[in-house]
Amino acid sequence: MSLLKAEGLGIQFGGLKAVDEFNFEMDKDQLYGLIGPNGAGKTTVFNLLTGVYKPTSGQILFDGKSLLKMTPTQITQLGIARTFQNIRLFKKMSVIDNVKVGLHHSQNYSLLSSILHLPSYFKGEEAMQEMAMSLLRVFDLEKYADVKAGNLPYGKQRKLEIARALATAPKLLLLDEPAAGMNPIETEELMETIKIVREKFSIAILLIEHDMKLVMGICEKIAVLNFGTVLAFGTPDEIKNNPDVVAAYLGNEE
Ligand SMILES: Nc1ncnc2c1ncn2[C@@H]1O[C@H](COP(=O)(O)OP(=O)(O)OP(=O)(O)O)[C@@H](O)[C@H]1O
Repeated sequence: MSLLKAEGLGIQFGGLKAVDEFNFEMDKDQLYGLIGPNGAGKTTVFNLLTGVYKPTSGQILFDGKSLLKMTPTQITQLGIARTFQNIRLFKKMSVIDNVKVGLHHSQNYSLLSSILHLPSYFKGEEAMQEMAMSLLRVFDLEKYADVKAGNLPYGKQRKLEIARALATAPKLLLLDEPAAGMNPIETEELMETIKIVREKFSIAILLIEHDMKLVMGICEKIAVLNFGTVLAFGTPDEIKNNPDVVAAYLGNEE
């Protein structure tokens, strides 16, 4: 059984079919990319998968369960976490408190504890503090624990968003343009971080990204979206050499 399966998924805004007959499947532990020209429908797919939008057609199964009637909170609790294209941290709260907000939404402390190798004698607030610090350590952010999130440099805010998403102990992590606004060095670092996260947490990751070097460098398979529908699906090499994909991008002057 696939971890995630979208069948004939569609949503319409007025006359615009933002996502149309979207079919997609991924298994546990896979790292896939979702790319496509501006306005192709990528973020809308994330909004459908996380219950922010309700589809006008189709089905979404996660771990065999339909997500259609679930609220975004229920979907998070079932195991899908995300980050946003425009960073959405609690900017006036400290870095560590941002992670704790994620932990409060987690139904799976024991799983997270064992992933982070925390001793079982930590309880309550102490356990929460240790878990949050361990997550910050994964992203090299522990020294910023007490800094206001809004005062972190941009690249580190992006990392903090991923740390907060991981605090919910997801099975699937959706990253919406994590490298947006990063310089090449930060992007390189982010690539390494994503690889570490995937191995350490054994989760599936679906990544929307315009930075082709990042997508091609880390994704096993890539789905290309154009006008809301999957134009191509394959390995980075297959996608690079697909004439339809090249035409879709050139048509949009990207
Ligand atoms: N809530 C909404 N109401 C009306 N139209 C919407 C809404 N959300 C998205 N759209 C439209 O749906 C289309 C797909 O948008 P979406 O943001 O999913 O594209 P995208 O592939 O993520 O683009 P980008 O790479 O620029 O972020 C666009 O034409 C967009 O204007």
